[in-house]
Amino acid sequence: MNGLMRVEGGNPLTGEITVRGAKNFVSKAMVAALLGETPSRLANVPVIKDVDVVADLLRLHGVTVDHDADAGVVHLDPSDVESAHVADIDAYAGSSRIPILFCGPLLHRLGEAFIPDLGGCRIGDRPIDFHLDILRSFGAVVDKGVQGIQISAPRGLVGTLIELPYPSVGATEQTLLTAVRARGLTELRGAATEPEIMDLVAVLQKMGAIISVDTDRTIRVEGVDRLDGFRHTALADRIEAGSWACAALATRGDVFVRGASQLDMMTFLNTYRKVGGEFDVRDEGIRFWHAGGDLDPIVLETDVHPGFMTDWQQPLVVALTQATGLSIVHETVYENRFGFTDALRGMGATIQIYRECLGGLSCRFGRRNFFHSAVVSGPTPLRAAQIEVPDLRGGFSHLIAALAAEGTSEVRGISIINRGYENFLGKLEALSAKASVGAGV
Ligand SMILES: CC(=O)N[C@H]1[C@@H](OP(=O)(O)OP(=O)(O)OC[C@H]2O[C@@H](n3ccc(=O)[nH]c3=O)[C@H](O)[C@@H]2O)O[C@H](CO)[C@@H](O)[C@@H]1O
Ligand SMILES: C=C(OP(=O)(O)O)C(=O)O
Repeated sequence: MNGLMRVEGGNPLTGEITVRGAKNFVSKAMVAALLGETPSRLANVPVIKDVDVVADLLRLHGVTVDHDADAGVVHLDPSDVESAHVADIDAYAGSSRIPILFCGPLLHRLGEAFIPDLGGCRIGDRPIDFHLDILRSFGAVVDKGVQGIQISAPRGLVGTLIELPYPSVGATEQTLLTAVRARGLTELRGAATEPEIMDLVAVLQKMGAIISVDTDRTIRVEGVDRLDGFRHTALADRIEAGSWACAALATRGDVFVRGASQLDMMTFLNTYRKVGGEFDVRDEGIRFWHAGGDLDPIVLETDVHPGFMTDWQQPLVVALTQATGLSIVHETVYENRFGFTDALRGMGATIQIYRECLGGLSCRFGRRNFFHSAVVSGPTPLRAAQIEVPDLRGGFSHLIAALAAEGTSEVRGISIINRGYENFLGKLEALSAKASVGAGV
């Protein structure tokens, strides 16, 4: 089911919604449970497609996974981890990026792992060269087949020195999940330090790992012989929280995001304030609203943490179409994350995309054939359109645009949004959005 949604726009989103645990942490913590000798319990787990995919993959490997969706609690018992049939794993090809992170834990438990073709958003080439180099560096043998990649560790895994060419989130997590049970010391230079990674470090420490994080992006791991299960509550999804905040701004609304956490969103909050969005941080969450009057344009560059997250970029661009003047957005994390602007242009937005690095320092994509900078000129009234959702954040951004536009839009392929936005239909309803779901192509 791809899903079709009719959205009658032009009404401010108002009310309260709740965000639960971060998509980009919960799935990794579930993989970490594979490393434990005893069961784990993870709380604040959202009902999203990526959690279901990881739960299914764990089950294929003999892990007992009980997910109480209402309570948001997952129990994972890895007592009987076993090799899964390649064909069964391959059925999940294209559904998520998480299978690559099963390698370290499976190599420790079983001596072998199989990676199907990865899924995730098509926002760039998204190679896995760092991951494979890391696994080789620990002593794994990587065989690329027609169906997928087979990995083995005939002599076990040994701690190593790794220097990342770019602070990749996934490659940092790959290193952590492999190093904790490798023999000896691992030093990772150029690590990513996103809050979701720090929460994974916290989980691994609870399991018995010894991990230190230095100020210069160096992470050191002392391998241990045994890890136990963990009990942990996932950090909130700062991408979902930021997305609803942008929806409030673009629709001139007022949304209280219960569960949103200031500490993980400081960079976003600074930007939100510069654009003219108002927010009020409370113990239980953050209220975001449009204060009336004009929004201000900005010059923005996405970056690794503590920079402005690439995953916030797409929803924010929709709000920037309503700011008065020229905004410049330089995407430095993914080379191809402005495809979603085609549909916005079709709705009346004035957005030009460029190959050059605009507005800041040159990045890895400069002087290459990647349209990775955007100039947004506003304010432009948005008009309803028929839209096909391209990817997770792009899809949510199209929904925001449809909510802000005059008239009734048809948004197709909305089921992709379930990958990272829990019960977004129910939340739209709670915010008095005029949206309904119909049969789609
Ligand atoms: C499931 C998950 O957590 N997804 C997040 C994770 O993705 P993911 O972990 O896939 O993103 P990375 O941080 O690894 O990617 C960053 C950059 O490094 C490049 N790269 C990465 C690995 C590699 O082997 N070779 C290589 O060249 C990528 O193409 C990209 O240009 O971090 C991204 C950056 O914050 C977020 O947008 C995603 O939402
Ligand atoms: C790019 C994203 O996710 P993934 O890495 O799962 O494709 C995202 O969450 O915006």
